[in-house]
Amino acid sequence: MLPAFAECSSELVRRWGDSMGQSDVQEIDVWPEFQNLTGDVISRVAFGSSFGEGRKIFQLQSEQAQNAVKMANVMYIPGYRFLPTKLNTRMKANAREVELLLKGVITKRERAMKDGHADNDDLLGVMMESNIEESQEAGSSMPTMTTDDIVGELKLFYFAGMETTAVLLTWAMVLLSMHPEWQDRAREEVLRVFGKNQPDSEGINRLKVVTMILYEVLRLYPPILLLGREAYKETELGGVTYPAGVTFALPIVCIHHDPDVWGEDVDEFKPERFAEGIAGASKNSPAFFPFGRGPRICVGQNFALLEAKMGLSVILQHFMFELSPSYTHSPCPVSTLQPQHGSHRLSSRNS
Ligand code: HEM
Repeated sequence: MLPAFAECSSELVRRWGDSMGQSDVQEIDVWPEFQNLTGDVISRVAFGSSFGEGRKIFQLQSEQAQNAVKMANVMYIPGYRFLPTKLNTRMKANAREVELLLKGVITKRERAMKDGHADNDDLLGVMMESNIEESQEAGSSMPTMTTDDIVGELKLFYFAGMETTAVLLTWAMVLLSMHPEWQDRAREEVLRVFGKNQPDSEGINRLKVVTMILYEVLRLYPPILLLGREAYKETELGGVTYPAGVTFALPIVCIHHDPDVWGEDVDEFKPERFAEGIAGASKNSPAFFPFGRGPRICVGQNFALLEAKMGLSVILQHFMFELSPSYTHSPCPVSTLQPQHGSHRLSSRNS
């Protein structure tokens, strides 16, 4: 995983450096940049050597997510999604192409596994190998997961893992631009731990200031704003009995901004809250749950934090940044909490 994070992050800063040319300062909208970064990372981790096909799938999935948002914004008319509108037709064609591409990658991998020359050091390989092992253990000739199940899992990883981590990095850059004293502290730490060398896992685990900053970013701008839970049996909660089937909304963003839990300075960016870790940050530790909670907690949380720490460290090593005059602060709940008008940064080299 770490080599994929390192390679994609280095590629990003190289591109930013190249596009700066001889100028001292350059304006970049980091929001699409981070979407590309996290999409590339997932493509590499999920598909390893089939990275090229993975990237194409990611582009289609990304367009599909944007189309789903457009669809959600259309006034609800029963049966509308079955009409041959331009959007519906495009979405259906995209879904078909994603399925075909994914099935193509899976078939190719199956063939390579049979021939004994598959490189299974990626998510697809791990899933396919454990699938074969499980069905062998169960003494079945049928695989536990069908090809459609594997396609579904791979699609879920794109949706769940790409945009969430991209918004985390985007809001981190916004807040570090608004609070240059924390940008300096983070850079100081990164340079102390890694110098200008490529970050390694041992060093990443020692980053305390960067971790505090990322937690505070996740508190103030949780990528997922709301979770739903359905009672599968009659449930008593706070003295009220709810019948089975009731859906509870867990508003992460409201609990992360509750002054009773965090104090009167709840809306201020204060990474020092997390100096003693998550448990000591609020009066009530379950109050911080950007990755959800319980048996369905995000399976990618360590992946996301490692990726964000790597990305941020490499950027801090190479650039200083501030908000561009063209930046408008407008967090907007789409599928995740996104910057409505992009996130324009002025970057200069950290020589
Ligand atoms: C900052 C980044 C991320 C945030 C804030 C985030 C947040 C969440 C949240 C809130 C949930 C629902 C948990 C619940 O219902 O209790 C979730 C589920 C999930 N996440 Fe993440 N996530 C992030 C990154 C990732 C990444 C990088 C991956 C994959 C590589 C990933 C894969 C998943 C999957 C597969 C689920 C569904 C788990 C299940 O239903 O059992 N997430 N995530």
